[in-house]
Amino acid sequence: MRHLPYFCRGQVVRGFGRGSKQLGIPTANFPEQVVDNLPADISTGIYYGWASVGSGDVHKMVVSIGWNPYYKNTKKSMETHIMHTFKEDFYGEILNVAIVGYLRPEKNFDSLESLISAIQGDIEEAKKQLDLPEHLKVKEDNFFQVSKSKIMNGH
Ligand SMILES: Cc1cc2nc3c(=O)[nH]c(=O)nc-3n(C[C@H](O)[C@H](O)[C@H](O)COP(=O)(O)O)c2cc1C
Ligand SMILES: Nc1ncnc2c1ncn2[C@@H]1O[C@H](COP(=O)(O)OP(=O)(O)O)[C@@H](O)[C@H]1O
Ligand SMILES: [Mg+2]
Repeated sequence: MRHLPYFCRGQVVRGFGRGSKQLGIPTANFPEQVVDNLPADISTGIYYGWASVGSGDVHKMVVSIGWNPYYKNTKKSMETHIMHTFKEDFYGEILNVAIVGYLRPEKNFDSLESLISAIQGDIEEAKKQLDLPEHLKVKEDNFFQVSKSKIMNGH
């Protein structure tokens, strides 16, 4: 993966409302434009990395890029699950994402239960990988510092 780490930000939009929240795994979806601008050699699949909302703290995350074969989406999506409990939804806010590693290709599953347990496995693996020094350092990247600085138009 020549393009990793890959940094991007975008506004959080509504997804298909398939109730990933009810499954306990909400995913913050990016607009089509952000998905269309991904480099051609970032293949579809499941990745892990770091994310922050607006100027908030940086947390571990997993991200799914592709067509969600279980649901047979016709539009490519990029959805981030952040390993943090937020007090409220953050639709419309800016999500900052640094993708640092690849986990697996997207798959179809026989049941919703097997999709859920695959995602839970991804989350556990991501948490472990992100503790490696080479990945921890990306958390401190200037990309996240810039998003913390106040927007100014003073003298
Ligand atoms: C870590 C992770 C792995 C995922 N893996 C798959 C997968 O292998 N196949 C699949 O069809 N969907 C996969 N998904 C996507 C879920 O199907 C998707 O999050 C769910 O459809 C919710 O979509 P919504 O945001 O439009 O409500 C994955 C999502 C996450 C966060
Ligand atoms: N830990 C979290 N990770 C991602 N999104 C979260 C999290 N906690 C709350 N949310 C909120 O939940 C929304 C996603 O829920 P989801 O059920 O996937 O709906 P949608 O189909 O609209 O994407 C996000 O846009 C965000 O506002
Ligand atoms: Mg979602």
